[in-house]
Amino acid sequence: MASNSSFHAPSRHGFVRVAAATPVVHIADPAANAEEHARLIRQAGEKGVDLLVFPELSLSAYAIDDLHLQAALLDEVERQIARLAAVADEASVIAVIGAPIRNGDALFNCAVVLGGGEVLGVVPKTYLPNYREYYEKRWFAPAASRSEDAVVLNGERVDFAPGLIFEATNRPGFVFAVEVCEDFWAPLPPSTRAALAGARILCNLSASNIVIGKADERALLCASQSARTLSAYVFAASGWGESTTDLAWDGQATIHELGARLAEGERFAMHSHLTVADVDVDRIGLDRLRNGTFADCARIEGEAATVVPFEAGEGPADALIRPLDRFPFVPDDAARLDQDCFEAFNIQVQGLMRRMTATGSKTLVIGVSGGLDSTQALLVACRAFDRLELPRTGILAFTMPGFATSEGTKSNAWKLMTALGVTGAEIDIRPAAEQMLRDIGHAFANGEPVHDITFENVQAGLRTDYLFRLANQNHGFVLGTGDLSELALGWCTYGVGDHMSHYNVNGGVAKTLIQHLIRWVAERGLVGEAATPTLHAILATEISPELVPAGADGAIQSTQSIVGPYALNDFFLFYISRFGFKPSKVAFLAHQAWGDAATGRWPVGLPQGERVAYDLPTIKGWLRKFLIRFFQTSQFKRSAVPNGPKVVTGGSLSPRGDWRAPSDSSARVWLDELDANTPES
Ligand SMILES: Nc1ncnc2c1ncn2[C@@H]1O[C@H](COP(=O)(O)OP(=O)(O)OC[C@H]2O[C@@H]([n+]3cccc(C(=O)O)c3)[C@H](O)[C@@H]2O)[C@@H](O)[C@H]1O
Ligand SMILES: Nc1ncnc2c1ncn2[C@@H]1O[C@H](COP(=O)(O)OP(=O)(O)OP(=O)(O)O)[C@@H](O)[C@H]1O
Ligand SMILES: NC(=O)CC[C@H](N)C(=O)O
Repeated sequence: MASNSSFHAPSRHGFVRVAAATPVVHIADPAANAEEHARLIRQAGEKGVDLLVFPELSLSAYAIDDLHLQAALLDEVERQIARLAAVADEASVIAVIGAPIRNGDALFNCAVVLGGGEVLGVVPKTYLPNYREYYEKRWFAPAASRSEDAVVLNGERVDFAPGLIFEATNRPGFVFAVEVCEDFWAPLPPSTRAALAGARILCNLSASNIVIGKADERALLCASQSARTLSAYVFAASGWGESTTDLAWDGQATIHELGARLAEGERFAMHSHLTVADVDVDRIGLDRLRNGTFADCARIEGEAATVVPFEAGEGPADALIRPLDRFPFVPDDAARLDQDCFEAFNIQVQGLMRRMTATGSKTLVIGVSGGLDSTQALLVACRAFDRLELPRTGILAFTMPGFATSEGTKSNAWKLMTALGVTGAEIDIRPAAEQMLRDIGHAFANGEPVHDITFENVQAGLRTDYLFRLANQNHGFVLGTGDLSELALGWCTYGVGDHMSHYNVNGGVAKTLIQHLIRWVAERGLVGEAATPTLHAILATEISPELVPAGADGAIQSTQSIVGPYALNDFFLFYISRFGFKPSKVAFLAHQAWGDAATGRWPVGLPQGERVAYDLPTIKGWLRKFLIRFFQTSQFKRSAVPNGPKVVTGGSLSPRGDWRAPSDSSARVWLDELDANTPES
């Protein structure tokens, strides 16, 4: 079968749809259990599921003690396996079911992998729990005691070994392995080696009885195993119907990827159900590629594994099923956003405090425009001075109106400086700018309305010039304000301009996070209450460099109408710099996240007016511009940035940090990929 060819199909972009099944259990009744299995397999097929994982011993039930040794039961299990292989094939699903399987003179607790109408392989459990409430060694033999790596099932000889790797021949990266319950409680789970051998999705068939606190323990193991092995982890535990003779069962079902939970099923349910999520096997592959430790570990600890090829179905063609933040730097979960703001602000403050103590500085110099970035840098400075027990009067804040500075931003700058108790001053840069424009023979000096790049940069440059000389004069250093998003776009004036400072606390913070940080600091009164109304006024001001005067219609120079919405630019930046995704995949994800304003969650506090939608042509258009700016025209600015701390996981763009690139490269390969693989609508 060919891969799904539509741009809008998740499978086209490296997603594999996986599901954990929670069937109602029928004790020691394989035919009834197979009936539940068949229903869930068909349901999964209708939902476009590629890989479906059932609980441990799902065909027989788990807690049946000595009934595992009854020949009638074991024969029936084998017959039902053949039946379910046909059902899975019709549904175009790879189903992994749990079954007791005889091999030689021993019984094994196994995962049986069904695909293409046959048994693809059988994986026996490696670690059999035989402590506390578990007695598995009374019935089962561990994987290591098998006499050969094959078993005959319904007359067919199939692979029989722990650590089998199942690899789709037609869907790159769809590679999985399975282990059984206790296996991942071992210090070295078999799935660790399977991941090192190439498996990107790890499945656990479990019958883990529930006691207080155990659900958290299992979730912790799933999260940590997926984080440590750079993989996805699908966990399916037995639920309603298992024997409660001595134990109880909650049917926990979770899907994790790279440490994060993608989906969680209903626990203690009394009906059969599926927990579904789209796993990004492409992202897993790219993360392993960047993280050399994974490959190093595979070389040291890896073992040769048997690879079982299979042909997968076409995969999901409908909307993506996984959590997707519209703002990768601003979580839509309120508690997480709070935590992120706490960490970001403290990282910024800590960076600055260390530099102040290292240089013995008692003064800082900063240009305050009344815009977001300089406000955030000023808040960081206040907090750093408070924590170092230095008087805030040592913060020398200058507002420097130019040809396009509005009354609103200037007045906000003054209110802010006053409310924060820093030393405020004003320097009108216009006379010096006129002089410079005259000296270089610029038409503006003759009264012509020429507002070109030179006109803009003369102002940005003079402000920087003043700040640096004021720093010399006052024995302090210049605090930078430019943010991560501006660095990505090259939206700053190079060298003698806002690009340069002695230390920049904002260089690691994306613009979309800065507004939340300002709100967070204001709400907590971290720099005092007096500034709160002004902070809210600044948050409500449109983002503008204010370098070009407003037009005759009064329209101000709007940054986002020139470079594109920061919401989209930050989305592009995160996926391109953190994971190296192809532009067409970034466009697909942006469309999934931003295509419909009515669906999904928004970050707490985001103004109603910013809760908008973007269609695919708009996304593609701005992505094109982003690719040109990011890959072709702005790297030379990033190659020479001031010092400052890395803040977000999406990367710092410092050449000494997370992003190294040539300053003279071309964006062609990214533009071609975008155009070749992204439709206009
Ligand atoms: N690869 C490369 N290696 C070495 N030099 C390179 C280069 N590419 C261009 N250049 C040179 O660099 C110069 C262009 O860079 P640059 O002087 O920075 O100027 P440029 O990037 O053309 O303009 C600065 C832009 O940033 C905006 N801005 C400025 C200040 C603040 C804000 C804000 O809102 O935050 C926005 C402003 O509106 C303007 O659009 C040219 O002289 C060009 O020849
Ligand atoms: N009128 C001004 N007075 C003093 N400093 C200024 C002024 N305009 C710009 N600057 C300095 O140049 C930096 C870059 O200007 P820019 O307009 O990009 O930043 P901003 O206004 O702080 O934030 P944002 O870009 O989010 O609006 C400012 O952060 C500030 O340090
Ligand atoms: N079935 C099993 O392997 C259960 C053992 C597992 N350690 C548990 O606590 O649930």
